[in-house]
Amino acid sequence: MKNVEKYKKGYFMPPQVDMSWTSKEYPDKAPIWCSVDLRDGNQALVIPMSLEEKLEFYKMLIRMGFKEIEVGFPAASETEFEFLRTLVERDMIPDDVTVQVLTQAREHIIQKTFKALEGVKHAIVHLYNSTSYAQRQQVFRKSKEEIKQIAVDGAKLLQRLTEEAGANYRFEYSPESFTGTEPEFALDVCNAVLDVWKPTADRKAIINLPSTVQMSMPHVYASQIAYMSRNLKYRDNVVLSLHPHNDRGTGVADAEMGLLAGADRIEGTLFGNGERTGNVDVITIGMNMYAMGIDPGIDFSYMPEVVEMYERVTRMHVHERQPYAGKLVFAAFSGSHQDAIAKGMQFREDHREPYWTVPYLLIDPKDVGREYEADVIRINSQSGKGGVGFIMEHNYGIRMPKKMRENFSYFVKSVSDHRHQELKPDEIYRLFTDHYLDVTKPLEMEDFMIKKQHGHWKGQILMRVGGKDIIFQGEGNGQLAAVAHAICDAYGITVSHLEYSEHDLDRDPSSRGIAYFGLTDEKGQTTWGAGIDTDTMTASVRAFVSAINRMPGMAERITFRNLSSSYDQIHNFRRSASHH
Ligand SMILES: CC(=O)SCCNC(=O)CCNC(=O)[C@H](O)C(C)(C)COP(=O)(O)OP(=O)(O)OC[C@H]1O[C@@H](n2cnc3c(N)ncnc32)[C@H](O)[C@@H]1OP(=O)(O)O
Ligand SMILES: CC(C)C(=O)C(=O)O
Repeated sequence: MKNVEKYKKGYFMPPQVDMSWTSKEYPDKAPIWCSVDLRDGNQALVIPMSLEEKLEFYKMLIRMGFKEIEVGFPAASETEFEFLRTLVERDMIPDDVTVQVLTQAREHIIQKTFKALEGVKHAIVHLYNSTSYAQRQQVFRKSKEEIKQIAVDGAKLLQRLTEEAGANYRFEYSPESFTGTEPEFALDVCNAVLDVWKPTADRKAIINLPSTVQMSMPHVYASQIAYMSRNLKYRDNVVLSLHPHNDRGTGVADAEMGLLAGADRIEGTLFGNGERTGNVDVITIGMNMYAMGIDPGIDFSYMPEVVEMYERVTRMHVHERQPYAGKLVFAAFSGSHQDAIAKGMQFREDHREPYWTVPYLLIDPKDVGREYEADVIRINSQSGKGGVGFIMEHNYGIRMPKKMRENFSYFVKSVSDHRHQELKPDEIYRLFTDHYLDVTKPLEMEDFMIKKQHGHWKGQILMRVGGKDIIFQGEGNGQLAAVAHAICDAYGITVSHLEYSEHDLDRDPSSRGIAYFGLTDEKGQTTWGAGIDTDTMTASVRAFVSAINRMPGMAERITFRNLSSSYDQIHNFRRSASHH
């Protein structure tokens, strides 16, 4: 990158660097949350939300459990002003919810903000002015003292108008562009504002330290927070708030480290919507806590609904990889991951594990309203038998023998590879039914009879082969062996190894069973087949016939042998079978 010399660090280390907070592993409780979706999020949208859209978003925030909500910048536009008035007129602010409004430190803007607040019981009036070196130099062209005076004058006006309104509003001050401000100066301005407000234990003030533009690594921001936390006046009566943005992509890390360094409150948005690269995503911070066993105090359990509402009213898109919320964040396509997840789920069930320890999944997808079947194991050409087996078992109750699962999964993979597509569960099931289940070509079984004679089993099967009815007969020391011999002897098939299993299809209300056969021929090649029926023996014979039909070279064997049965034989079989 040839222009690198254009850049230097734009942030300031605090005069005393305190990193003692790094010894803490995690905050032991959730912070106070404040959603700024309807203000910072909204001001960053290509088309800001309409009144109705903001109302819908607001209702969702209330439902999720946010108790502090920045509802807008009432002096900014008619819609912003009207929004707050609508909340008041429709009595939409629950008693335990505090609405927050943002205002510049300019008299007419503050006056208009207070007009919008008339009739609000619990409000936070949020005052800001930029304190950064760059903005003092280039935007305001004012000295530090003059900048401090803007904040102090604004703070006094808030105090006066609140008293005049007979209200009990709480106050918040943000030294905007804090991360580009010398920490000593930010401290000086904040303390001057606090001297105006003189916060008490029952009317605390909020000092909000925004990384308006993220400029440093997270530990530097956290050191700035630690410095402010230690040196702010009235600290016990100050709620120390963070408002991270995400320019460097580390908004969540800023917030988490800032909490370790002494902060009490987080301002952020759902999915990190906000100016430029966004505000910090409160869902990620909250769910990170949840995944460590700390209740975030916000309900994220119906995430798909939240995503749907958010995408509709903001016209933004939640990225597929968005932590905890994206469509693909629980999906495992690759074989080894699927195998471990399927085994982990089984282990969990078998051992009644109290804690969530399933490999590859930080949290249980069900906790955020996602489904294992649809969201976790997804099948494409990278998948393996664990994943295919999981889909077949969880969606259709089909528990193939291990080797058959392997055989089927290679088939499924190759279909996905050739089509260059993901295969959904119903397509996988169709591949199974079309290729492995009750295969009727070239041999189609019409009926069979098995009898025990002199301690030996005798089997007869009526087959339709190339338009002809043929009866096969065989003997064996078991019922299935008799059937197997009947077919194998007829066509000279040698089976060197035979694998069989069956189980009830427990998801099937008509209580059918499924049987599986694996037949290994003289060359060592194994072919699998399956059969379903309410009668176990019928299911097994069907499975056997399916496997036989799938053996390589069956069509040639049939042409070569060209067997037949007489009309009388067929007639007699049918008559006996109907009495059977
Ligand atoms: C980091 C943040 O997200 S801060 C919030 C930013 N959000 C918004 O700005 C959205 C809503 N804003 C608006 O709709 C408009 O800016 C309004 C209605 C509030 C004000 O509009 P305007 O009066 O046209 O002016 P504008 O916002 O451009 O302000 C520029 C003037 O205000 C001054 N100013 C800007 N911010 C502040 C502040 N926080 N406190 C005091 N003065 C300020 C500037 O120095 C400039 O002064 P100048 O006129 O002497 O040059
Ligand atoms: C008004 C302040 C808190 C802000 O939005 C920011 O600095 O990003």
